[in-house]
Amino acid sequence: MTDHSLSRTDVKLSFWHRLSWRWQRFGNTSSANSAAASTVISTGQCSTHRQNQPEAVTLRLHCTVKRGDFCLQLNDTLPLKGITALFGRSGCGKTSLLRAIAGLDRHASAHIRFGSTSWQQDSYFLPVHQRRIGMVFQESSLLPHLSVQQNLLYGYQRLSARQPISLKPEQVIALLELTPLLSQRPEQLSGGQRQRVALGRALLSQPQLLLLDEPLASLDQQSRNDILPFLQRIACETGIPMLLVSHQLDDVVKLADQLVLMQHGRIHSQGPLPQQLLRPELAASGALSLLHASYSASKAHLLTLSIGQQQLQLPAPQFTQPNYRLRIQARDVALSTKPIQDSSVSNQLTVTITGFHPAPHPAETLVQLDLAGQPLQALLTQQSVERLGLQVGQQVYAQIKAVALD
Ligand SMILES: Nc1ncnc2c1ncn2[C@@H]1O[C@H](COP(=O)(O)OP(=O)(O)OP(=O)(O)O)[C@@H](O)[C@H]1O
Repeated sequence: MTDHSLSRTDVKLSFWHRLSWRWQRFGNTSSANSAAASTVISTGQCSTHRQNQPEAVTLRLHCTVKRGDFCLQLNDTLPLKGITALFGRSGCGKTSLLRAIAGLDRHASAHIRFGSTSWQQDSYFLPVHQRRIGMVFQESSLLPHLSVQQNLLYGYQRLSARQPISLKPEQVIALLELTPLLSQRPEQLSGGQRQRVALGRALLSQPQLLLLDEPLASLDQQSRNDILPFLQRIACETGIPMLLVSHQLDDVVKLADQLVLMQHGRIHSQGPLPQQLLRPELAASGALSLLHASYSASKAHLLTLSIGQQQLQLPAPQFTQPNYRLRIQARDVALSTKPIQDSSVSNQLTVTITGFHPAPHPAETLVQLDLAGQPLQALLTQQSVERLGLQVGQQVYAQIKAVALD
């Protein structure tokens, strides 16, 4: 919770005394990769940067659909690579957009092109089963009378003989660790396990694109945390682009590479997640930043990470990896105009102020910062901004009090 009654700098000393590093890792990356690497095209340690993925595929959307007061109005090009999150308020049109892309709804005026293939234009309409899309919804909709294995193979066995197979059942079963579940029926599975099977079934349809409409929404927090590494793993290991609808900014920040913000039936903005997180529209969901850092050293239970020429230390996780995504809440960043020596906060990084945005609370301001080319934001009271005389272009020192690790 944000403490609105005190300025950030006024409370920073007490913060430092109860400094706590929060970190989470989603699954055991080493075992995750080793389980799948032998069978599925491996892109190596891409769980955080996914830099080895194929080039982005362009999804071109043009359509105007009216439904009572609601109008879905699109004239956009989405470069899809890795995980693209579709985020916006309830009723803004996320599901309508996904359904139009899939061809589940046929809108007369729509033009939809995926890469070089037209899916819809004028009177031409490619039906959903020919678009090579894998879909997973909030409810897994597995066939209840079939075992997990039969559910997985249901669509696979019905693929056309001309369909190129890039993902075989054994690869998908290894990727999603489904072996112990194969003989079970859907009703014997937890919600998270059902969604894993649904993901497996979608992958076995040999998709070029995965559309995921709130696949985690019906799961409790533990099940969500259990399934997140599998989504990361799919993005890593298969290179299939995913369009993911989620209401949870936290999930989006753990998973996504790109963020598409929707408002009132339109795509309001799109771009790489770290830059999109600076959008004032997202501040109400809890302003935070995503930093990419690389492994530097691990010693005495401390992990040292590099961001540009600067370093950051935190308690070492059980397994290390070359690259990390760091989630930093804006409220966990304090600023000073001079380096602070006598502090328990060891992570003090030099940053440059790039702008100021209003925060949801009128007494506070979001200070936008540049850290070695990466955006970072700090939530300060307006009073502190004025007291410190902060200005755009100024070099200041960011004391980072808590980091969550992916
Ligand atoms: N079949 C339909 N007929 C009429 N209106 C519809 C239909 N489907 C959706 N709508 C309306 O279209 C608007 C957008 O709905 P949509 O489900 O796409 O939003 P959403 O962003 O996915 O919402 P949520 O996050 O709550 O799932 C809403 O106002 C909804 O009431």
